[in-house]
Parts: sequence; C-alpha cells; structure tokens
Amino acid sequence: MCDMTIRVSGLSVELGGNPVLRDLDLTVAPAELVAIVGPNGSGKSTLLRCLAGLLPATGGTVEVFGAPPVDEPAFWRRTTLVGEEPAWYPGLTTREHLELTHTVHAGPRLTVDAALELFDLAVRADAPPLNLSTGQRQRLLLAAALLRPSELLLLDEPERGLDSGFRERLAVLLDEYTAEGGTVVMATHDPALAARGRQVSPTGGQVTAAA
Ligand SMILES: Nc1ncnc2c1ncn2[C@@H]1O[C@H](COP(=O)(O)OP(=O)(O)OP(=O)(O)O)[C@@H](O)[C@H]1O
Repeated sequence: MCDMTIRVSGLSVELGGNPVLRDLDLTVAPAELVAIVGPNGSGKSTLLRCLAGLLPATGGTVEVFGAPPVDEPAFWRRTTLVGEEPAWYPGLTTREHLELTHTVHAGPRLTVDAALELFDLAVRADAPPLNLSTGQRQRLLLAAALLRPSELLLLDEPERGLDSGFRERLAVLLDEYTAEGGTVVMATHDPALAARGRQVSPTGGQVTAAA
C-alpha cells in the first residue's frame, strides 16, 4: 500500500562525475506542498528531474505513486511538470495553445476562458506566445499546467518572470490545488512562495516547518 505520493530514499545522483545529490531522503504526502529551497547549483532541478523520471539515480530509490517514475504517458497523465519553456506551436495563438490542452485532456480543471481570466491573459489571447512578455509566457505555462487535470505538480521556479502580485495569486492557486487533493513539489527562490509549504533542502534535511 502506498500512503505517500513520493518516497525518496538514499538518493544519490552524479552528473559529469560530480556528486550533486547525496543520500537524500524525502517523503511527500498526498495534498502536501513541498518547496525545495537552496542556493544556485544545490541540486533542486536535479531532484525534480529524478522525481519526473527524467534522470536516473546513481544510488537509492525514488517512488512516485508507489513505483519508480517513468517517462511514459501513464505517468504524465497523473503528473504535470513546469520547467524550461517549451517549444510553442508555430501559428497557434495563446488561446489556441490552451484550447489544445483543454481538448486533449479528459476532465480539464478550468475552461479556456476561465484560465485566460485567471492568468490575466485575456487581453493577449490572440497573440502567439512568442509575442508575449516573459512573465506573460510564464503565466501561459502555468495556465496550461493548472487547466489540465493532474495529481502531482512538479514546478521548477514557477515564480520566474512573475511580478509580485501574480506570485501571490500563484500561491493561492497552489493552495487551491492542494485543497483539491493534489500534491505540489516546487523548486523556488521566492521565500514567500516557499513559506506556503514544507521547505526542504536538496542537500538533505528540513529547512522549516510549514507555515
Ligand atoms: N548535465 C550536467 N552535467 C554536469 N553537471 C551538471 C549538469 N547539469 C547540472 N549540473 C550541475 O549539477 C549541480 C546542480 O544543478 P541544478 O540545476 O540541479 O541546481 P539548482 O539548485 O536547480 O540551481 P538553480 O538555483 O541555479 O536553478 C550544479 O552544480 C550544476 O552545475
């Protein structure tokens, strides 16, 4: 039986022959929000990539939903990863990108119009993503991530490019996601965002208790 969404035990990862993660333990319960915090290069993105099944461990075990994460459709139907900016579909507008997400996922959490409103993108709905500002493009990424249904959100610096007002709105949206039973693990450099959940360091150990 799996009572935890994530169980990491003794995880070690080497990249280019250098140890990045060493003997890391982490458990994340369903509906929990965990913030991975630490300085540049401390291994936050590396840990997220391991949780997403995109990077093999050098040692230890990683389990997500009770099994090692694998880069396969069944896993991605339950998990959403927001990290590097994707290649946008040429010729499709902001609205059409959201319509695509809405169409391909059964049981979307939001309508396209609601997502556009919630992420303050309605006024730029007919622009292609590459004509949006950096923060607007990040809002589009987050809109698509929260529009589609999922049980686990893996976010790498979701605050990237967002103004302070929108960072606060994101915090509320993530609280709503966990209130619905979803689990969030995010790497962040934003102290206020991190304080919304349990803070852990990729070098091991608890940073603070949840607020
Ligand atoms: N492909 C790679 N080959 C070798 N070393 C790598 C590789 N990718 C990352 N690293 C190194 O691994 C370490 C951890 O990188 P990672 O991106 O996980 O850090 P981070 O905590 O997410 O940093 P940041 O806050 O800057 O995003 C860094 O020292 C980085 O230089």
